[in-house]
Amino acid sequence: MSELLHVQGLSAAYGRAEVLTSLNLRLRQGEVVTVIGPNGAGKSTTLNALMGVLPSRGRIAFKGEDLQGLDLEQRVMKGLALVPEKRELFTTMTVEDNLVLGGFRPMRLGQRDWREQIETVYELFPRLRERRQQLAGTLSGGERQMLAVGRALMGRPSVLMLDEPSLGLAPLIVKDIFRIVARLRETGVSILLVEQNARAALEVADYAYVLETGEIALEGLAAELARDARVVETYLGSSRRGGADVTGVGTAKAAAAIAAAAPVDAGDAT
Ligand SMILES: Nc1ncnc2c1ncn2[C@@H]1O[C@H](COP(=O)(O)OP(=O)(O)OP(=O)(O)O)[C@@H](O)[C@H]1O
Repeated sequence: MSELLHVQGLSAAYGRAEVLTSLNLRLRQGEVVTVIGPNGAGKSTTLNALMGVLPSRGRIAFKGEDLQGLDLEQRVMKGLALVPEKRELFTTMTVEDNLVLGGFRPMRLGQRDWREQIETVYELFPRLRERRQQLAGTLSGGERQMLAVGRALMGRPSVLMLDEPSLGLAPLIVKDIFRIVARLRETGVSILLVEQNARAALEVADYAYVLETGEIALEGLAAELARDARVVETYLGSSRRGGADVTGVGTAKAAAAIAAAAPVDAGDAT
């Protein structure tokens, strides 16, 4: 498998407070890689640094080319896409218009191209096709997440970054979302999945990193980490709770993340 993303020594700070310290991470073609960890560990910050919405130090190589120095839009054009935690849909627009906007800038799609791409998204998410004329603001939580992912796919990314796709969704819908992640991988897109729902993330991922206070505390094959005593104790908890982190709700979010998720940028980023 060829290497898509190779991150070395990535550090980022908010003011003088360092939030990411010398993080190393790899994502290969066709893989699902997850970053799990507690609230405030720096998971969203990592994605924002990779997308270029937060300045960072270190090397971010994408298909061998260093992305440092490129802005968000340039990184999107290279083939990165982010589905931000807050989804950030255009709520007063229809499902289809959200998709059109998702494809408009990243790909500079001609009408024929975006039609084709919308068809691809509708094949993945038949629910979105049924609701194509419905306003995004009236969708259910799970449907919104599908639309956010669909919009990101409109740019035909090579790497799709998902920031806590399960957040705020009911358990059954969470299962759907993770099934979708597994199906997306079959379409050839490589996925970097940030999750507090460690159990579900480790089930779907090939490889996993455990991020704690801005540093990689553990890494390994997801199946092996899922059996690691420390991971089990800290992140998987008792089966009764369905995973200690399922209930975790995001805490402070980066102002940068919010800025990145603002509709105008979300259209770019996704
Ligand atoms: N704009 C900001 N200014 C200062 N500190 C920030 C800012 N945004 C985030 N932080 C801090 O940076 C750290 C990492 O935050 P981040 O949102 O990346 O964590 P996370 O792992 O994604 O957490 P969660 O699971 O709660 O979403 C936290 O301590 C957070 O309080």
